[in-house]
Amino acid sequence: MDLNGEQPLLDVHHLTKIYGDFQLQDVSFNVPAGTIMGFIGRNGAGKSTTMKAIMDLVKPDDGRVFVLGRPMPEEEVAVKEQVGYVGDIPLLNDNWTLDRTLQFARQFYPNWNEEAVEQRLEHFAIARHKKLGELSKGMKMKASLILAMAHEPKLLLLDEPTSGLDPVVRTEVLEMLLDFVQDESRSVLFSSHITPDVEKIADWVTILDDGELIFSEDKESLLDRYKRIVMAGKGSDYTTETPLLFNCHKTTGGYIGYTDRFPQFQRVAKGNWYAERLTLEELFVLLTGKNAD
Ligand SMILES: Nc1ncnc2c1ncn2[C@@H]1O[C@H](COP(=O)(O)OP(=O)(O)OP(=O)(O)O)[C@@H](O)[C@H]1O
Repeated sequence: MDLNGEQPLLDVHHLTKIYGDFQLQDVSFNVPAGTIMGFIGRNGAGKSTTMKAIMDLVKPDDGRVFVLGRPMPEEEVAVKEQVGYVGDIPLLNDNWTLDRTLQFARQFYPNWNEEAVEQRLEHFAIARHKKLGELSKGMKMKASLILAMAHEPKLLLLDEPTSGLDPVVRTEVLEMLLDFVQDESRSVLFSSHITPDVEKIADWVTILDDGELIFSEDKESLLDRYKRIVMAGKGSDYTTETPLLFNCHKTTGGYIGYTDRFPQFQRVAKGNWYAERLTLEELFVLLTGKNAD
């Protein structure tokens, strides 16, 4: 990834973790400042393991993680002041009120912004006196995000923040993330198997499949590069062997194929054809042969 000399907020180098048959294999990617990175993969692809390894909640077998250039876990205290994490396993106590949870958390963070907490709670009409166990799933996720943002972190690491939420709450959560990166010194890495959510708000996309990194790339350049090519006419110049195309198949009127080098294809293509933009979901299925969920 070309960062124009700027330091990434998160730098994951050759991360490896082995659990029996599962291997997170040599995963490397960066999250630049001011971006939302969508982290896609099917259930069991290794997204949570990657995030936990970043937070040092699981010990990697190999690899290094740097947050704002600081190595983990050596500089864990300084790093965790800059990171807000919402994991897949709830770390909060359902018997505590939100108020007690906030009071408890604030003592660990010198940068705690009580005014921002108040504003966000008011905006989402979340009552401090409620026990966390009494909040709906959507309210609880919003409360978790408010908690994760309260110490003004530079980086949010969110494991499936929109999973299981209704469309209105999902949109509210996505808007919270967009709002967070209005300050371009901040970034978000969020995992999801809901590819439309990633397509909606992410600037960068990292795809993991069975523990292996497929790519980590700017979303728009990715969707400009990969296209579905529809070639019409019986006298088409194309065959299933046409260079620059893959997964070609015959249709009643010609051929359909895919290219990962659309600009080059455009330069050499002849005959009667047109290109279609893929959705992120279609691209994911094309590259992994599977649905995200
Ligand atoms: N503590 C553990 N002990 C043994 N195996 C584990 C452990 N944690 C995860 N795994 C295995 O590692 C693999 C990757 O799991 P992980 O939770 O990282 O995937 P994921 O992409 O986050 O999936 P999901 O979308 O279901 O959360 C799975 O095969 C899982 O069973």
